[in-house]
Amino acid sequence: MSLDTSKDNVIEVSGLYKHFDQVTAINGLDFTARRGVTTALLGGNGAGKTTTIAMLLGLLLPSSGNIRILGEDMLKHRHRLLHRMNFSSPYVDLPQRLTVRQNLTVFGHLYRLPALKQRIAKLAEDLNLSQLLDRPYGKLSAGQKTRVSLAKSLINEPEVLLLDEPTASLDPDTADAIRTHLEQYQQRTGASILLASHNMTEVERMCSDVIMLRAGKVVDTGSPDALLARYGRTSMEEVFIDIARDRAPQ
Ligand SMILES: Nc1ncnc2c1ncn2[C@@H]1O[C@H](COP(=O)(O)OP(=O)(O)OP(=O)(O)O)[C@@H](O)[C@H]1O
Repeated sequence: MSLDTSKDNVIEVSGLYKHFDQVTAINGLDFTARRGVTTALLGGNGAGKTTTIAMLLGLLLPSSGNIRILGEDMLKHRHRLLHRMNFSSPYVDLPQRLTVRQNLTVFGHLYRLPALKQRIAKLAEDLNLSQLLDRPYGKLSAGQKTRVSLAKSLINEPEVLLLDEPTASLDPDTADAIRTHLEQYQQRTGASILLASHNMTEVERMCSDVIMLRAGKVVDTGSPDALLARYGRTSMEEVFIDIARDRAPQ
């Protein structure tokens, strides 16, 4: 009898391709991400992380291949699934002239959330945004915008959270507070997180599984501990460099 693993996997990607004119950004991608844990999506610049996340959200259409999220076909049931998902990305800006509160209110209405005022107040408190709520989003610093983007990504209490470099522009103290908040959110809700990051300390701290991409394909996977053992290294930074440079495990 074969085991049915689909219930444990929150994201299932198979045979995925994305071509932009002459560029093949995603070149036959297959991976799964487990429910209730944080999975790192790693790779050097241009490896295909952002393109993958955009396809998982239905913001970009694949050239071919399949994406299943929470057991459903993303391409067929995008609208139903998007209510159960959210994302944060430095590449997607929010309306500049609206205040932080107005921005979060617009997103809250999109998800038809009840008790939105209280929800925004709680998120602002958790993410240290209370002082910024009535300032225009466009006038905030890069790190402040990142925190607003994270608040937006949590507003509907998503079951699946896609985070593209969530702490890239944050100072070490704020980044640590954000990681703690995400860990607590995951413990409270059982959410699954896919995290694209260049910060290997963050990966070691937060991720149970790692998917390593190069040129739009998976080149290695495993838990951080398994990868450290396989490559004979003491840090994920060293493992990352080995894989990115196509060095075989020692
Ligand atoms: N709209 C586009 N048109 C043409 N090529 C694109 C487009 N978007 C991405 N690409 C190309 O696809 C490849 C993957 O890019 P992607 O942004 O997904 O990489 P990434 O892993 O997120 O990189 P980084 O770590 O630099 O953010 C790159 O070669 C990039 O130049």
